[in-house]
Amino acid sequence: MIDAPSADALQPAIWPASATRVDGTVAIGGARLDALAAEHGTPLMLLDEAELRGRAARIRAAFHAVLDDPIVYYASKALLTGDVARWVVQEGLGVDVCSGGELALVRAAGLDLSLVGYHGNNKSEHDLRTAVAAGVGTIVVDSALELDRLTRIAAEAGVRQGIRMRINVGVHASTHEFLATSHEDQKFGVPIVDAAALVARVRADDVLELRGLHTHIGSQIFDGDGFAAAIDRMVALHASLLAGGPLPELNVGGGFGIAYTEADDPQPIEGIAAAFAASLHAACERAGIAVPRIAIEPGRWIAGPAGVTVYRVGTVKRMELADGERVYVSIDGGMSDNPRHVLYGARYTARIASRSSDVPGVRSRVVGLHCESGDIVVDEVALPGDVAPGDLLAVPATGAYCASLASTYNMTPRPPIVAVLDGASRVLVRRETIDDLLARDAGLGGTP
Ligand SMILES: Cc1ncc(COP(=O)(O)O)c(C=O)c1O
Ligand SMILES: N[C@@H](CCCC[NH3+])C(=O)O
Repeated sequence: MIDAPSADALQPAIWPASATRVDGTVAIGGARLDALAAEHGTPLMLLDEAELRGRAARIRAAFHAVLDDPIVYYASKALLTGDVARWVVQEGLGVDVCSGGELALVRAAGLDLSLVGYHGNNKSEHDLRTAVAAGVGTIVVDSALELDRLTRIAAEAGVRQGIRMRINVGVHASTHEFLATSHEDQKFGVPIVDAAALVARVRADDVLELRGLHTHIGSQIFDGDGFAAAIDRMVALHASLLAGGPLPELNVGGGFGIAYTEADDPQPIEGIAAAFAASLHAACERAGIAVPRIAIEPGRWIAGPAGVTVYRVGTVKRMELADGERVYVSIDGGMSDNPRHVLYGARYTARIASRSSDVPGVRSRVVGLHCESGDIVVDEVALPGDVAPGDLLAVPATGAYCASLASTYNMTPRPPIVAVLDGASRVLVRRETIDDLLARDAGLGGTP
């Protein structure tokens, strides 16, 4: 038996602010999860609209309070639907995309493309042409080869294309290996030692407009030292390049961590913004330069805590293991809607959502329906000992990098994304159907 007193509680640091129990049933955004599951089915990805909008506004305000007119891009790889893209823009943010598909979505959503930053270490010729022709505000150049490609494409199109140059600053962010993006031995950006020569190449002709440098050290970062080190190195590089021409902006990426379980204790974003500003001002003073306009690109911090995934429990197995009892709770989703444990060993928590229970917590593992023993959504959580088939189980903090990383493994259709606000629900993305999946298969009469 573990963690008995909290097996039923909704920890405020992990759940959306609106989360509460109504007659024992969890409600999000004023809507009860039993009613939502009856209406929309399970698994169900819920998005608390007020939470997502509130977090977009809060992180923007936090950085605006300590810096002069910073640009805040929402990193849409975390979660992207037409409505989500419009919400963040309505809250005063730009949007960063990192593929032709994400760009197509924000275009279809009718966004002002001057607010869009376009990333990617292998943008295709077609995608670059599309972005230039569509008027994407900034393209983040990731390699020397891409610089040549984009210069040619922009010249042919007669467009003075805004760019940032992504720099690999060589900072080892303190996070999972696959979430760190700026140590020397990885694929993103141009090595810091090559930056001066490439910037000189941009400045040698008038085709591209160099808005500034960019770096992103990684994701789900709690320790501010990595950000401070990156700011130091980027400011030094920025200062050294000012002699050759203007460099109005500096983009320092995203990566701000959120709480997934009680073990996570992120600093309030206002404190992070203040530390950022302090590092920046100190670095600029040392370099003897004016503070450039800063851009940031948070994704997870905005979308993560706004999402809650609701599953139905199908099977429960109680096992006596050498180190005690473990209950395997099988749900009707799994690594196809949330592969983060499989990919990064990510930890989550879960609660019975359809009723409350004062039965003491037992060591439980929430597993999916897929044909993989690693198909774990929640590795370890204390669920009430009476957890049973038919219960609804809710997993919080699934707004970021779950729907966007979802797959159809084992021919499993992907869940819908449903927004909740003021007690009402609205489908943002409908549930995928088996027919959707079969329709692609030419051998079954699908469209080849
Ligand atoms: C270039 C870039 N910007 C921003 C982000 C967003 O990161 P996060 O969701 O951790 O804020 C990422 C993802 O790690 C990224 O690769
Ligand atoms: N997909 C990762 C973070 C994104 C990394 C992108 N640079 C996660 O789920 O944590």
